[in-house]
Amino acid sequence: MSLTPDQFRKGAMGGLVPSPSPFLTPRPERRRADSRGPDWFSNRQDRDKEVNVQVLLRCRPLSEDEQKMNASRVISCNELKREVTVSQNVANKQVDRVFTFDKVFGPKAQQRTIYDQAIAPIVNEVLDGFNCTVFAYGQTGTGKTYTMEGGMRNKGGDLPAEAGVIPRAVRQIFDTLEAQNADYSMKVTFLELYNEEITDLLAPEESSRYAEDRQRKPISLMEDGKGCVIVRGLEEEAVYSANEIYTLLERGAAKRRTADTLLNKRSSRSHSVFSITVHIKESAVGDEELIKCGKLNLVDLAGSENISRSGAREGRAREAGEINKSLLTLGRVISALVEHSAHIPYRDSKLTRLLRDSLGGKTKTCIIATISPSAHSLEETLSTLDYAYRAKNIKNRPEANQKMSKAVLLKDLYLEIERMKEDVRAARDKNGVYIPHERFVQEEAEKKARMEKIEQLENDLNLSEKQSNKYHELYLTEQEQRLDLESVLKDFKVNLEKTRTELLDLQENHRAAILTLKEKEFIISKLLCSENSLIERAKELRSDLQHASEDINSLFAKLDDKDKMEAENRSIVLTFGSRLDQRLKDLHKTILGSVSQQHQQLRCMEEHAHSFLASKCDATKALESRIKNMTETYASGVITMKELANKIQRSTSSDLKEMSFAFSSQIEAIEQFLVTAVLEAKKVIEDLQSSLNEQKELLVFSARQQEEGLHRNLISAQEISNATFHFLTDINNQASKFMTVLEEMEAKKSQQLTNFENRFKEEAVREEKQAIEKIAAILATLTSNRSAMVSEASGCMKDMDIQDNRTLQQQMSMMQQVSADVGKEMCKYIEKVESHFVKDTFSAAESRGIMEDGLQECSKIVNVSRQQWENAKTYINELNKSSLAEIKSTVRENIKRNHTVHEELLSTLSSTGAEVGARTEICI
Ligand SMILES: Nc1ncnc2c1ncn2[C@@H]1O[C@H](COP(=O)(O)OP(=O)(O)OP(=O)(O)O)[C@@H](O)[C@H]1O
Repeated sequence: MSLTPDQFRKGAMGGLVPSPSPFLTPRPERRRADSRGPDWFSNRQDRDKEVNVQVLLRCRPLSEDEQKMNASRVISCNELKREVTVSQNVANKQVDRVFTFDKVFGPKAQQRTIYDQAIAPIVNEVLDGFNCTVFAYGQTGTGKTYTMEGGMRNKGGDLPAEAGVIPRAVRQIFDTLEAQNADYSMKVTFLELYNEEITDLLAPEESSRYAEDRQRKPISLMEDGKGCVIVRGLEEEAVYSANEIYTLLERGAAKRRTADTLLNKRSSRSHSVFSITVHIKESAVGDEELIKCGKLNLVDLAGSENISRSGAREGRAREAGEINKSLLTLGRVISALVEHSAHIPYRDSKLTRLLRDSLGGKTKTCIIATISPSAHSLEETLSTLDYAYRAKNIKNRPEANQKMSKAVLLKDLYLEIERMKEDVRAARDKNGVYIPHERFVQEEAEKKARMEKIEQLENDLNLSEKQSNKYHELYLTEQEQRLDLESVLKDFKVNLEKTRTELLDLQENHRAAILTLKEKEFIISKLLCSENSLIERAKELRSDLQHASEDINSLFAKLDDKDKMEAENRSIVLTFGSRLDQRLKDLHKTILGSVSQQHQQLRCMEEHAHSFLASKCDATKALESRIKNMTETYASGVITMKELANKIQRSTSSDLKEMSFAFSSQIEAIEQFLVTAVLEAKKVIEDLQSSLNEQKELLVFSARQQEEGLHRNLISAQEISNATFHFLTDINNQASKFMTVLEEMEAKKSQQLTNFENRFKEEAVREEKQAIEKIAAILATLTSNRSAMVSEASGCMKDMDIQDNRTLQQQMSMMQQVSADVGKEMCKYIEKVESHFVKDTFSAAESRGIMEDGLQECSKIVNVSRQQWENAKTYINELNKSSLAEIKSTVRENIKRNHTVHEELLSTLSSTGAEVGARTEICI
């Protein structure tokens, strides 16, 4: 007998659990008792086989929006290597994370390729009597619905290129069964899980009665006590062709709750489970005909999403929260399965209850993880990849459903048909809810028994409730303990992780230590060489030190040069002093010369004045002698005249008396004039003498002053030369001190160097010995000691250098100070000399001015005296002229008078008259 689709009717129960019969859902225990087929042994064998959940990864192309936003790609897929690489930018560094999956499909992968490569084998397993689940997991908008559903069908009934897993699986099942010409039946269920509520997507909507029924009897999940979950109240739609399934799918898909989010214009807000159950009659083995049953669950999960990024608000946010909650539970279930936890939290959400058999159960499971290549979704992509990567480690133990014998199946069916027929008959006869008497009695008895059972059950229930309360409390305490234990476990895990990392560190350290040991061994081998090289280095250092000492010598040489320079400077100072002395001497000489010159000049002047005075005296004497001669002549003339007068006295006594009176008055006037002239001349000479004396005194005074100035200059020059001498001796002392310091330094340095060398050698020998005993430890100490020693020695040397530098600087600054002091003293001395010189020059100029004034005074006096002499001369001349004129007039008058007298006395006075005339002419 073959089973045709006509023999199926809609069932009242469905779910993801194996539901082997479309006619009567047989209780598993009943089946086990009655229908254990020949595959049982093989199933036992299957049970022991553990199969990992297969995980595929699909990366969709960049969406239009992402392309518009110029989103960069961070995902690259290597389908051959089955690798997905995520390129991240961490701290400006590109970090690549690589994930490996069972299969990887890049953005260019076609729906058909994915199906053929990954899903078709699973569908074949279903047709072999296995329960299989394919579910799509991923961030919202990454192509879960596209992968699972895609396009359903073309107008002609063909599958379009974008047809997803569900339509292709349906087509494959039908095509395979038809190709095998198999007897089969097929039924489908389509449910939606939204906010933890299950909705039947295939339930007809038009009937209000059904709607009410649905309201009255909400679809619930039930455990069958064997770990399987039954979805109670779910419509099982028998299908006979692929197109029928497509129609149902379209109807169901249209009912699914979708919404427009920022990430997907038609985002599925619920999880959907589409199940196909196939019963296939197997070719008879002996007399018995067997039916095998396979079930394919196709799950399209709602998108895991970042609520803020998807733009979910209020209701949508709650919705997203619920979605994420159920996905979180799914994640926890996966983690628990991977970690082989004792407790798997299936019961925490309806999604995990529904998928219970697919995760860690007897179902063959395939997860399709979908991701976006865009950098904007990087965080969610990484989470999906982690999630999927973990899911790879879930192990299922797929078991083929037990085949039912046709006889058992038929018996069940007949009984069911009979029951139904009776129902129909009773309904037709009594026009109400009537049932046959036997059945009524039977049912009453059953009812009574049931009531009793119910009572008993109620009692049991009460007891159980009490017990359950107890157990609940216990459970709660257990939970608490579990939580505590979990936290402890977490701590342990953390500790374990720490210990692991420490272990890793230790291993790393161990490895490093081995490496270092090797390195150290190598170093030891090298150490000898390095010691030699160190000795070489020491030698080099020594040579360096020698160089340094040479440098110091050159420094000394420089110091010698400096000394020489100082000596030169000293000699220069000395020559300068001597020159200064010379100059001062020259100055002194010049001043002395000028003084002597002045003296000479004065002497000349004196001589001139003397000679002038002498000549004047001579002239005066000559004048006096002339006057005397004249006087004598006059006296002789007077005598002659007296004689004449005596002779002519008688005749000219009155005239003669007048003449003698005039002459005597003239003589008196001349005498008086001469007396005054002599007095004046004497006065002038006295004045000249006094002025000359004054000049002399002045010259003596100025000479004395100049002498004093020069003496002072001499003393200060001596002081300066003394100071310079002291300064140079100071410098000499400083230099000798400095030389002794340098010698000491050199001695110290050489001492230190030898000490260091000795210590170094000793240390090297000692360490070499120790190094052989304790290589690793000593190496460390050796290195530190050496570095410390070297740093100490270098520090010492540096300190010494610093000290030396400081002393040098001090010496230099002292020398600079001394030279600055000397320079100041020199400046002072030069200022002093300059001031003295200026003073001397001023005093010399002053004395010269005084002398010039004196000389001018002298010349004035001489001029005055010359004037006086001129005056005297003119006065004498005038006097002479007047006296001559008077005398002439007197003479003429006398001649006139005497003419008469002459005539009278002509004869008498002819001889005397000639004489008087001659003498008068001589006098004139
Ligand atoms: N591989 C692909 N090739 C071409 N288009 C794709 C692909 N994957 C997804 N898409 C497109 O991306 C959009 C979103 O895809 P889909 O609705 O399947 O995402 P989803 O993961 O189901 O999202 P949600 O979780 O919000 O329901 C759709 O327009 C779909 O056509």
